[in-house]
This record gives sequence, C-alpha cells and structure tokens, in this order.
Amino acid sequence: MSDPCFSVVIPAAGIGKRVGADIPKQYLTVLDSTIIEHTLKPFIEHADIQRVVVSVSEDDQWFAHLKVATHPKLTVVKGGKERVDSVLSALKALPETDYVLVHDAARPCIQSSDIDKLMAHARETNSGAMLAYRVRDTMKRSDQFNHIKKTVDRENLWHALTPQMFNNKQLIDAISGVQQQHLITDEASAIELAGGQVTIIEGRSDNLKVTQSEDLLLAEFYLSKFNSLVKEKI
Ligand SMILES: Nc1ccn([C@@H]2O[C@H](COP(=O)(O)OP(=O)(O)OP(=O)(O)O)[C@@H](O)[C@H]2O)c(=O)n1
Ligand SMILES: C[C@](O)(CO)[C@H](O)COP(=O)(O)O
Repeated sequence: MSDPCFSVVIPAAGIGKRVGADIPKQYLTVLDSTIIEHTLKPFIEHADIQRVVVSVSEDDQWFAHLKVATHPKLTVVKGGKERVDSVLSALKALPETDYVLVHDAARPCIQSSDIDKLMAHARETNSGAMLAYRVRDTMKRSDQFNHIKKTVDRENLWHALTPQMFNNKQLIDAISGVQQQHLITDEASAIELAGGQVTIIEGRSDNLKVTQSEDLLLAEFYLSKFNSLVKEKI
C-alpha cells in the first residue's frame, strides 16, 4: 500500500481575547519569534507533510510580514467568525489529501514526536485520531455559584489537544453536517456527532494552548528547554 498523504490546517484567525494583549496572541513574540512561527516550524520542516494551510482573519495585518509567509508549502486563506469556520475554510482549500492534521496556531510547543505518533497511527490503522493527555487532578462539577455538585470520576477523562487528524473529506462532511445544530470546539466533536469513532493518542501535556496571559511564561519556559535540549544533542 502507498504511503498516505498528510496535510495540515492551522486556524489562526482568533483575536486572543482571554490573553488580553493589544495584538492577536499568535503574533506575540516568545523568545526569538512569534507564537505562530514556533507553531508552524515542525510542520513546515516535516518531510511527510505536503501542504500547510493557515486561516487568518479578514483584517489580519501581521501574517504577511512573517518570513514564513512566502514558504512554498504554505497557503493562506480567510478564516471565519468561529474557530470551526476558520478550520472549514482551510479544509476546503486543500487539494486531495488522505489525512489532514488540524492544529491551533496558539499551541507553539508541539513536538514532532507527537506529530509522528499520529502519522504512525494512520499508517498502521488507516484511520484518524487526536492527541490528548489524561486528567490528573481531582475533578469537580459546580453550579453557577461555584457550589460543588459532584466530584467527577477522572478515570478515562482526557484534556483534548491538537493536532487532531482525520480524512479530509470525512471532516468536511462531518463539520458541514453538524455545525448548525452544535457548538463545535474541536474536530473530534464533529466526527463524534456525525457518528464516527475517534481514537485518542496520548500526547505531551506541555503541548499547551496559550489561552491566558500566564500561559505565555510557560510557553517561553518549554520552548527554551526544547532549544537547549536540541543544542545539547548537536
Ligand atoms: N474565529 C476563529 C477563532 C479562533 N481561531 C483559532 O483557533 C485556535 C484556538 O482558539 P482559541 O484559543 O480560543 O483562540 P482565540 O479565539 O483567539 O482566543 P479567545 O477565545 O481568548 O479570543 C487559535 O489558534 C485561534 O487563532 C480561528 O482560527 N478563528
Ligand atoms: C481545539 C482545542 O484546542 C482543544 O483543546 C480547543 O477546543 C479550542 O477551543 P477553546 O475554546 O479554547 O477550548
């Protein structure tokens, strides 16, 4: 059987309201480059990834100025109102591909070892999957007054990560079929709602999403550690 073809979609059309900076969080600089440049690097450099499609907002003033913007692997499309709209717009711009890996621009600490785990799963099982890591803490469900209603069993409970990898056409059909009736915050939920089976691949918990301002410090810490590990190996 021939090796499957992999492409990547990077939704980057958000405004980063929760970080509260004066520019969208993906364009903030951490160490030597912007968050989105850190995010794109392992995908652009990956030999088995054919194309990378980035969705940016209609009034984006930053992406075109990045060095990576002219990379031959890259296509830029207009994103939409919600993350799911930005993902769909990018999926529709992809040429024929067996698998698409959807990864948040706001997750700059993604390691190529986790990308390889997803690809190995596709090669072995001929099916999609998503990264996640196990919930470690005691989990509480409260009401709107922060009064605890329940301690939730943490067994088999996971934090959803990206990349999430599916067949391109299956994902377009799933999102198109369910997005009017449901709030879709990740690709797996569209597949689940459309009746598909999604497998979790255990990923690294340092693949954090920069969501609040304090996540910037953590991202900087992890990226500098990764850099020094690479230098040690050289
Ligand atoms: N309309 C949107 C909204 C979000 N995203 C992208 O989806 C990813 C994950 O979303 P999130 O962390 O929620 O980003 P924001 O929407 O920018 O954050 P906030 O909700 O704090 O405004 C980010 O890379 C973001 O740029 C997108 O492409 N299009
Ligand atoms: C896709 C995602 O990053 C998985 O954790 C997440 O769902 C993005 O949306 P959120 O609104 O920031 O949870």
